[in-house]
Amino acid sequence: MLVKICGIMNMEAAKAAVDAGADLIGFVFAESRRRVSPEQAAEIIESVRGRVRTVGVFVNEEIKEIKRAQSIAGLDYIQLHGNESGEFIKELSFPVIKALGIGAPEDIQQLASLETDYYLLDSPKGKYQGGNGVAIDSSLLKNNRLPAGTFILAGGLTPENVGWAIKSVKPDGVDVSSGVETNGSKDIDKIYRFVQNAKNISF
Ligand SMILES: O=C(O)c1ccccc1NCC(=O)[C@H](O)[C@H](O)COP(=O)(O)O
Repeated sequence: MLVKICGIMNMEAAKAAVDAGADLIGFVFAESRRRVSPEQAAEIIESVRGRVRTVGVFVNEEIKEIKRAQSIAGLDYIQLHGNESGEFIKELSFPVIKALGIGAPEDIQQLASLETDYYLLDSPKGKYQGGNGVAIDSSLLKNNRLPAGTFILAGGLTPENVGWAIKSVKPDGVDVSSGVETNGSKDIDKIYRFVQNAKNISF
């Protein structure tokens, strides 16, 4: 089970995620209370370099700006969390996680029509495009036709519900931000418990 901890804003949280066994850590470069600059991300990434894959989250950003942030921070994946098209993904020509808020079955079809490395299915509800801590309607997700090994589940996951979510929806990966925070900051204990509970599922 692939585990991504998103909205990393400091070295302590990055190290906790890596030590706990997370596969991916995410940095938000879009409008958000978790926004970091490419320079801040670069410093944090340097402290865990080679131990984890890194993701930059963007919302309807220009390719030039995405490439600039990628080269400063040294990102492994670009997560596109807006209305980016298949052509945009092709033009970007970089490993991509395409995210979409899923509110209806047609949304999954729309997402699946795009060619990408991973599909991140999130809740459509909240103040920002993502990271709102709102759960996705899991009944929409069963028997989806995403290519094997590409489905990352997000939206309102917590250390307590991630095991149930994995058993119920059977994703290839899980992603969390709000659910491993306390009072708006990343919580080391929650990060450890989330990763452990996601990795230790037995079917
Ligand atoms: O996390 C943010 O603040 C954010 C802002 C704008 C676009 C995307 C954002 N996050 C992307 C993620 O991958 C989150 O982890 C995902 O939406 C799940 O968030 P949560 O429901 O808080 O666990």
